[in-house]
Order: sequence, then C-alpha cells, then structure tokens
Amino acid sequence: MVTIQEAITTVTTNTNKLVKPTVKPIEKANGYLLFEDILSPINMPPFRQSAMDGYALNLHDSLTYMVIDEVKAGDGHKPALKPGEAVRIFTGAPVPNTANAVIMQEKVVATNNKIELAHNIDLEQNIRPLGEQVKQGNVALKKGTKLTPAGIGYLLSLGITEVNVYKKPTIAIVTTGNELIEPGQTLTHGKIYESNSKMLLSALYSLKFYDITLYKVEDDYKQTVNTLKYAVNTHNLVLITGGISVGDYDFVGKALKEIQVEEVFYKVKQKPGKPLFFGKKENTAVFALPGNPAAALSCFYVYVYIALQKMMGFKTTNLPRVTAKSTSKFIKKGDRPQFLKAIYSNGNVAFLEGQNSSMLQTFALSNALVFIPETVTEVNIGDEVETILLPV
Ligand SMILES: Nc1nc2c(c(=O)[nH]1)N[C@H]1C(S)=C(S)[C@@H](COP(=O)(O)OP(=O)(O)OC[C@H]3O[C@@H](n4cnc5c(N)ncnc54)[C@H](O)[C@@H]3O)O[C@H]1N2
Ligand code: MOO
Repeated sequence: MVTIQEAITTVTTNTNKLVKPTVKPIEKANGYLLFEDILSPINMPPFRQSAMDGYALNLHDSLTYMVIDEVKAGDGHKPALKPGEAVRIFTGAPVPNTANAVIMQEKVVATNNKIELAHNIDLEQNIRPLGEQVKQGNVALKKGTKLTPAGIGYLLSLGITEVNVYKKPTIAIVTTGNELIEPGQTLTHGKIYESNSKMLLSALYSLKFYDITLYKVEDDYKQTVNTLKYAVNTHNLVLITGGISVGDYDFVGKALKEIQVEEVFYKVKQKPGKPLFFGKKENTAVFALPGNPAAALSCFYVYVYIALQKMMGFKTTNLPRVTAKSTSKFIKKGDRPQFLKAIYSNGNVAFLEGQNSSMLQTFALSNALVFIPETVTEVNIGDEVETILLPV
C-alpha cells in the first residue's frame, strides 16, 4: 500500500508525453499542443489598417483638409493624397500609402468636402501598422503552445487551416462484472445498471479526449485476459473498473500480471479508492479503478487526470487546489486520508451527506473534493481545508 503522495508522484514520473504528431483541421485543434513552430504566411495586418471611422490625412501645417475620396473596409483602390488632402475612411479599411495619420470623425468639423481639425495630430495615429501582430515568415506561435479558442482565431486570421499537433492518447475503458446490464434494459434481481463506462467517457469528453473505445467483460478469467490484452496492446491509456479487489471473481489483477503489465503500485491508503492499481506496459498506462462508482470517479480526478495531462505534455498536471473555509462539521473514521464530495463557492466549502464510495448522488451535486489528511480526525465549521476544484 502506498500513500496518496507516493501514488501521485509515481503516476507523474511514470507517464510520458506522447511524441507522435497528427494533422488536425484548425477548428478541431483546441486543447492540443503544437508539434512545430508555426510561421506566419502573411503580414498581420496585411496592410496599414485604419483603427477608427474618420479621415486619413496627408498631414500639412494647416488644420483644414480637402476630402478627395472614400475607402471602406474591403476596398482595394489606392487613392493618392497630396499634403493637405484627406480621404473618408472606416475601421478596418486600408490606409492609402500617401496618408500618414487617421483622425476620428468625432474630432473634426466636416462641411461639404472639407474638414477642420481642432488641433494637429501625431504621425501614424490610429493606423495599425503592416505586420504589427506578426510579420510574414516570423514565428506566429511556438512549438509546444497549447491551442485555445484565441489561438485558433489567431491562426485562422493568418489563413491557416490545419496544424501539426501532438497526438492525444487513445483510451480504452473496460468495465467488468456479471452484475452489469445496459441502462435501457429491464433490471432483473441481482443485476445493476452499468454506469461507470459512460460516466468516465463523459469525464474524458469534458477534458476534450475523444478517441475512446468501451469494452465490457464478464467475471471470467479468460475473457478478462483476452480483452485486457487487446486493450493494452492497442491503446495509450487503459481504464478498467471493478474486479481489482480480493474477491474470488476479481480477475483483473491476475489478468494484468498474465499479460505482463508491470505493477507500479497496487492499493493506496485513501478513502475512497483503496484498491487502485496503476501499471504500465511499454508506453501504455493502465489504471484499474475500483468498481464502486464514486471511488472510480474520485480516482479518475486525482490520478488519471495527471496521467492524461502528462501524456499531452501539459506543464500543470494537477487539478487546481485551493484552501477553503469549511461550512460543515465532519468526523473521520479510520486512519485513511479521505476525499470528500463537496460544494465549493467563494472560498467556502460544504461537505455533502452520503460519502460512501458506492454513492453517486452526492457526487452528482459536487464541484469539489475536499482532502482530509490522515492525521486530521475532525473538521469543524470555520476550519481551513484543502479543496480540489473539479473540472465540471
Ligand atoms: N474483503 C475485502 N473486500 C473489499 C475490500 C477489501 O479490502 N477487502 N475493499 C473494498 C473496497 S474499498 C472497494 S472500493 C471495492 C472495490 O472492488 P472492485 O474494484 O473489485 O470492484 P467490484 O467488486 O467489481 O465492484 C464494486 C462495486 O461496484 C459496482 N460496480 C462495478 N462496476 C460497475 C459499473 N461499471 N457500473 C456501476 N457499478 C459498478 C459493483 O456492482 C459493486 O457493487 O471492494 C471492496 N471489497
Ligand atoms: O476504496 Mo473503497 O473505494 O473505499 O470503497
């Protein structure tokens, strides 16, 4: 049995960034890391651009200008201005080469084809210079940058339609148990609806992992070996639920051994999730999560999350942790450190009733897990507690 800290450190050091590239259409690249520097194919802006609705001027000594033409956004003509001449111009329109400042329309008095300025303005005022954001051929975004909606917008503004990014892991979710039947079918005595696979699938989707295959096995040793062998050989990450404890029909541990998944740790001193297993085979990381649904999800957020972030090459691998003031009382039984389902809001956190690892109804209301260390036996209202904020 390892401590929570040992388990976290071990998962962190035993999972590696996936180094394979893949080409993605830009609109599907959110959350990926760039596999290479992106060089800008154009200057951005691609021309000197007006930042205001007003007048582009060829400055001269007087405050009066003759308006000789108009340039709207999207226009391609290039009027030639002599000193003392102006063109009506609008935000986003190309500023003629012969204009050297733009004045906002609110700052002039316009009569017929003449404008009068209150005072002179600076050179290049209200003109976005050519290539101000990025120059053609320069690095627009560096290798390793994590793409965000803003990054995607930026690359699109440079005309880029696809990018080379690091691959995301392919993930297998394997559920085990004779008692499991698909929601939608009739429940018979002794059976329960299978909920872990699509719960974990949803957690993965919300973290933007989509390459996921679901497998189901009965409590049958041969079937468990065969399914796990296939899952481990064909995915980067395998999440198994159930069958990892000590019962006569818990075959997962034995099957993982048979298919030569190296055990990195088995059992963590924690509640919920004591029988958590973590192992690896070559570059594939394998988690056998407890079958109890709340324990499986808690382990997902505390450990699997880290492995996913490491595989993606992200710098921050833990979920954010904050210190919050407890608005609940809690007495901890036993000596295992505990993760409590809780609701966090504005620096306060309330623990929910019903912390059993088989219960999801409180998890369904939670947005945080409060960590109660081994040495703490009691939490009182007003005490400060370490709180993990869940990505929900
Ligand atoms: N003698 C001992 N028994 C148990 C121990 C122990 O130390 N000694 N540990 C307990 C703890 S703690 C946990 S957690 C569970 C974990 O057991 P398994 O990981 O082997 O999981 P199962 O027995 O297969 O299932 C546990 C529970 O969860 C339900 N389940 C399983 N899979 C699903 C699913 N896909 N969807 C919904 N519900 C699922 C299953 O029906 C069981 O009720 O072991 C304790 N026992
Ligand atoms: O570890 Mo189990 O998840 O406490 O019930």
